[in-house]
Amino acid sequence: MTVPGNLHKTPTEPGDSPLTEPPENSLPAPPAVANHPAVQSSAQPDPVGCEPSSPLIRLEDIHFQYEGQPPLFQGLAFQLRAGEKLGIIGANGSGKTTFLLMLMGLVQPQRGMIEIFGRVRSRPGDFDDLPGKIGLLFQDSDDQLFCPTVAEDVAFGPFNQGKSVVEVRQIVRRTLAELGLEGWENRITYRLSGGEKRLVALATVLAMDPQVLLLDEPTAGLDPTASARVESILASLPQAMIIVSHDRDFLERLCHRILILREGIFFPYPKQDARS
Ligand SMILES: Nc1ncnc2c1ncn2[C@@H]1O[C@H](COP(=O)(O)OP(=O)(O)OP(=O)(O)O)[C@@H](O)[C@H]1O
Repeated sequence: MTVPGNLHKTPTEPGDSPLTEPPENSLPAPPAVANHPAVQSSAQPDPVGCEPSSPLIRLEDIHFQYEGQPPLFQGLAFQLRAGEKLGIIGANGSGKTTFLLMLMGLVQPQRGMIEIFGRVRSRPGDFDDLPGKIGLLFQDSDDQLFCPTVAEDVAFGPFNQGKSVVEVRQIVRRTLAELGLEGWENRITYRLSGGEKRLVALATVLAMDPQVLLLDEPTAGLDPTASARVESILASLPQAMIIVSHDRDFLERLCHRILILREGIFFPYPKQDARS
């Protein structure tokens, strides 16, 4: 799908940034905050701010259609609880990506209620505090990666959360190592293969340690080894997450609950039926 706004950045030439040749014990100062929904946050993550028993995310009676297009969501309702791993499946074009973008405030419903962390969000500005607290892995890695090197891309979010250079350096190393990308700091982002970009894009999200993860096809394009590694990392994370995928086996293993998006609303998808 087309992501609203110009999220595609022209990479600067490698070597423009000191991160491509990092000094032994430091990272460079953070780049200016970009207008990028996955990273634009200057605040430390705050407490979730709602009762533990309350849903982290709640949507009611959502109606949405793109201009000139038929209705996409028609009375959609949804809840995500703390610690819940929730899978979403659905046919191509059923609105899965649009749903995730709506949770980030990147598309606005024409009607309905969106409550996130106990607060109703009804205007675009109401979502400004979410990046950093909610980490979105875009369906297209090129929407996520815009720095010359891997280290800069992974460092960007933590820097904008106010982390120190030393902390960021540790986060970058640790996150890359978790994903099997040790020593990738100086790799040139735009020269990576599709699967490699997928892993680095995931690293940029995990590095922010968000309270909720929204993952749009996290294993798309990954080989079995990388896919298994991503699955095991996600399984080990305590955060609530919404995972969109066409890989039902993957969702069945990982998720507490699976929903199918069909004709504009969610239906429960019994795990035992997921193979049919
Ligand atoms: N910016 C846009 N303007 C108009 N129509 C759009 C826009 N973005 C998406 N669409 C349309 O909205 C519908 C839902 O798209 P979306 O990407 O949310 O589906 P999806 O379920 O994620 O699909 P897939 O499984 O193929 O990734 C599609 O018909 C798509 O063509």
